[in-house]
Amino acid sequence: MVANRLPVDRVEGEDGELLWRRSPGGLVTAIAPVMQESDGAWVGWHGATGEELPPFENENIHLIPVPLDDEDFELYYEGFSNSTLWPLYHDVIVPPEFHRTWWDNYKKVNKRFADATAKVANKGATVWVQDYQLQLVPKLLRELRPDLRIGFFNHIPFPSPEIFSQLPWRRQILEGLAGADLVGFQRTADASNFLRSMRRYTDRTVKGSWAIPPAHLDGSASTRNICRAEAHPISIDTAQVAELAHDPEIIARAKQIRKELGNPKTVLLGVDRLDYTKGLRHRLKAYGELLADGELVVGQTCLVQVASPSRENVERYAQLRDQVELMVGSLNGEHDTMGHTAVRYLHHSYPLREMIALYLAADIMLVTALRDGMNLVAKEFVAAHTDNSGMLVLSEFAGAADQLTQSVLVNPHDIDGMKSGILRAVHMDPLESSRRMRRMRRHLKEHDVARWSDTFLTALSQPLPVDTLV
Ligand SMILES: O=P(O)(O)OC[C@H]1O[C@H](O[C@H]2O[C@H](CO)[C@@H](O)[C@H](O)[C@H]2O)[C@H](O)[C@@H](O)[C@@H]1O
Ligand SMILES: O=c1ccn([C@@H]2O[C@H](COP(=O)(O)OP(=O)(O)O)[C@@H](O)[C@H]2O)c(=O)[nH]1
Repeated sequence: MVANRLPVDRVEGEDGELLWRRSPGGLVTAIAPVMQESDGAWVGWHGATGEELPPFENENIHLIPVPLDDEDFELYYEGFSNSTLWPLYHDVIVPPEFHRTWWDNYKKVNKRFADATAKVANKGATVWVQDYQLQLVPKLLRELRPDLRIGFFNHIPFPSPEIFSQLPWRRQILEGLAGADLVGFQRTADASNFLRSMRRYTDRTVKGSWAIPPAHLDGSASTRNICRAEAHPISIDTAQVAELAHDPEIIARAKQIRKELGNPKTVLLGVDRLDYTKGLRHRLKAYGELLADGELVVGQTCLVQVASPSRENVERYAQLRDQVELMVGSLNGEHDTMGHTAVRYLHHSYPLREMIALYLAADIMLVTALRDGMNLVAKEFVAAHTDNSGMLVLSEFAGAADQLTQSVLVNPHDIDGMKSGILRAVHMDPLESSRRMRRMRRHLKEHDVARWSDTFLTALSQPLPVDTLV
C-alpha cells in the first residue's frame, strides 16, 4: 500500500514528548482495517517534516515512512496537492493555482515514493497506490519494477475533461496514472471522465474501460501497460461500527451528550474536516433560515457541528474558518437563549469511539458537500444506527449518494430545497425513516470496506483479455 499519509501522525504532546495520533480523513479510516488483515507494508508520510524514521510497526501494520521536508510540505502537499489538484478535481469551488515550482516538487516527491516502494516490494508483488497526491507513482514504479502488478485508487472525484484541461501538466498526470494496470474511482462518472481525458490528451485508444497504448513500430500490438478504469466505491468497516454502537460505555456517552445539550427533541449533526468542499456555509445558511422562519426552535433543536482542523496553513482553509466562525457566532448571537444554543460548534478532531457516540446522540445527520469523493461520515452514521432510528440528509454531489439512495437527497446550492429536505427528515414518519435506514444499513453490511478491497484486488489480478483488445 502506498499513500501520502501513514495511518498515524507524529505529534508533540503537552510536555514536548513525541506521540503517535491517528491521521485525519477517510482514506486512513478505510485503508487501516484492510491493512490490519494483510501482511503487506504501508509506504507513506508520517505527518511531521524534516525527520527520517526507520520502518516500524503500529497496530499490527508494518509502516515504511517517506520523509517530507518543509519545502516539500509547502510545495507538494499544501501547494500542488491541495491548492492545485484538490480544487481542480472538486469542481473548481475555489480557483486552482498553477505554479511550476509546485509541479517540480510534486514530481520530485512522487519519485521519492516510487523509489521507496520499488526498494521494498517483493518480486511480482501487488502494489496499490492511493490518491491524487501520488498520480505519477504508477508510471515511475512500472519503469523501475516492470515485474509488479500496480493498482491505483483515486479517493476524490475526477473532473470532466473541460475542467481537467486547465491543468498545464494534464498529459503527464494521465500518463502517470496509465502506468497502473487498474485505476479505480469512486463513481462511474469519475471513471468515464478519466477515460474521456485519456482519449483527448494522450495517444492511447480507449475501448470500453480500457486505455490501450499505440501499437509498436513494427505493427505488433502493445500488450504491456494497458490500463483499465473502473468504479469501485469505497466503504467502511460496517461490523466494527455496529459493534461499537452496542458498547454500553458509548451508549451512555451518547445519552450524556444529549443531556449536556439540554435534551432537545431533535439533535442535528454535521461532522466534517473544515474544508470548502463540505458545504458548511450552505448548511449553516439553511439552518439559520429555518430558525429565523420559526420552522425550527432553539431548545427543541440543536445543531452539533464538528469541524475538524485541516490544512490550516492553506489560505482558503484559513479564510473558510473565519467565515464559518463568523456565521456560527452570528447565528448563536441571534437565536441562543440563556439555557440553550443554536449551534454547538467544535473545532476539534475526535477518536472513533467519540464519533460513534456523536452519531448515536444525533437524530439527523447533515452531509451537504458541494463535491465529495465518497463521504464516509454518511456511511458511518447509517451503520451506527442499528435500531434504524434517525435519518440522513445527503448531498447528491457526494459519492455516497450513489449507494445511500434512501437518504433525503439534496442539492446544497438550492438553499430552499435543502431547508425542505431538512424539515422532511425532521418530521419523517418513524415507520418510513426506519424502513429507509434499514435498507441503507443492509447495503452497508453487504458492501463494506473488506468487500471494496477484495473486489478491487480481484479485478487487478485478472489477466488481460488481450485478444479482444489489440
Ligand atoms: O491527508 P489530509 O490532507 O489531511 O486530508 C484527509 C484526507 O482527505 C481526503 O479524503 C477522501 O477520501 C475518503 C475515503 O475514500 C472519501 O470518503 C472522501 O470523500 C475524500 O475526500 C483525501 O482524498 C485523502 O487523501 C486525505 O488523506
Ligand atoms: O473528529 C473527527 C472527524 C472525522 N473523523 C473520521 O474521519 C473520516 C472522514 O472521512 P470522510 O470520507 O467523511 O471525509 P474526508 O475527511 O476523508 O474528506 C471518517 O471516518 C470520520 O469518522 C474522525 O475520526 N474524527
